[in-house]
Amino acid sequence: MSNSYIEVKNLKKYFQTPAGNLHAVDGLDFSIAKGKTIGVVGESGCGKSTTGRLMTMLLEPTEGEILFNGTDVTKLSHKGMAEYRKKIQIIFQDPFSSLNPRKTVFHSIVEPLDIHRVYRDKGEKENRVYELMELVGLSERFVNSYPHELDGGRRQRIGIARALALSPEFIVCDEPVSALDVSIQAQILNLLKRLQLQFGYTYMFITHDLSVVKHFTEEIMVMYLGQVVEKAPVKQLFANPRHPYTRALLSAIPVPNLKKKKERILLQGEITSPINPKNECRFAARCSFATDECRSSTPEITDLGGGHTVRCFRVHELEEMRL
Ligand SMILES: Nc1ncnc2c1ncn2[C@@H]1O[C@H](COP(=O)(O)OP(=O)(O)OP(=O)(O)O)[C@@H](O)[C@H]1O
Repeated sequence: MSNSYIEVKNLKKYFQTPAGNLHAVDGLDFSIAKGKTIGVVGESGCGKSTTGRLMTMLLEPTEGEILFNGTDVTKLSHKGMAEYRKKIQIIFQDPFSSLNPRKTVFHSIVEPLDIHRVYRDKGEKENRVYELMELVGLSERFVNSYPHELDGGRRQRIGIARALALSPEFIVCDEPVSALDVSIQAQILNLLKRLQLQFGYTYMFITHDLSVVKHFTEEIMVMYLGQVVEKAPVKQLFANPRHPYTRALLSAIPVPNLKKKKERILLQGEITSPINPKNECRFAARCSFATDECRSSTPEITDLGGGHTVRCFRVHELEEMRL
């Protein structure tokens, strides 16, 4: 038995649509060590948010296991699920739409404490709200403010305070800085990092932007149409990306002060439909290296060692050719 803190096996989520089964998440396998972060990266529609929602059991998987400290949380009883829900939290991209516009900062932060009846003593509960505000760097003077009176960074701090209220262990951060100005993005990332060091949180960090996670995660998994196409320790992924899709994503990141201009790989071709996908590499339609084999069977995962895995038929060949 593995001693990973979180272990996900063959996780799938299919949505039934009038046109057929939409394979939003299609067989994910990964683990996360306690106190570490896994980054989940990919374009819109690749299944990142669905993965985050499955981890928090806001969505029920079609198939697969999510082991949390060895317990499969997809099979928990009602009571067990209530306990699990306290240990896991989610921070959303747009705090404006996830916060109730009619609730003050105080009432937004106190809500999870009230729902789970954490405090009987009113004074203790109020102290906890002020403590949470301090932890996320939100001045006490905003306690009676409404979301529309605050800027995006402060609104996201309320979202973070709500997520911390029940002292969770695992937090899914779903594009937590994507809606924020670049200057504020760094402040929120630093805050999340500091909180992780202080409380030992384990994070899943979801983003469409690889540059955001470069200094934030230990490991990255790159998703394409519901599947992981590449997974590696972050340094390894940036230094030696092996899947053609990861290379294209990396080539889109601007590098300041680089003498030789980096060549941007533009992806051409239509994105394959996630509905009843054919037996083929899902990236084949946009891959300039695709062969008949890629268009007629699904590649398995190749283990390159050192925690680096790639789903590509031609991974060794392309490396030899230095393509
Ligand atoms: N409730 C649903 N019913 C049907 N299809 C859904 C549902 N939720 C998501 N999908 C589909 O599942 C696929 C994955 O969506 P998901 O939101 O997880 O992707 P994403 O990578 O997070 O994209 P984005 O960054 O745009 O949110 C998409 O094709 C989406 O249209």
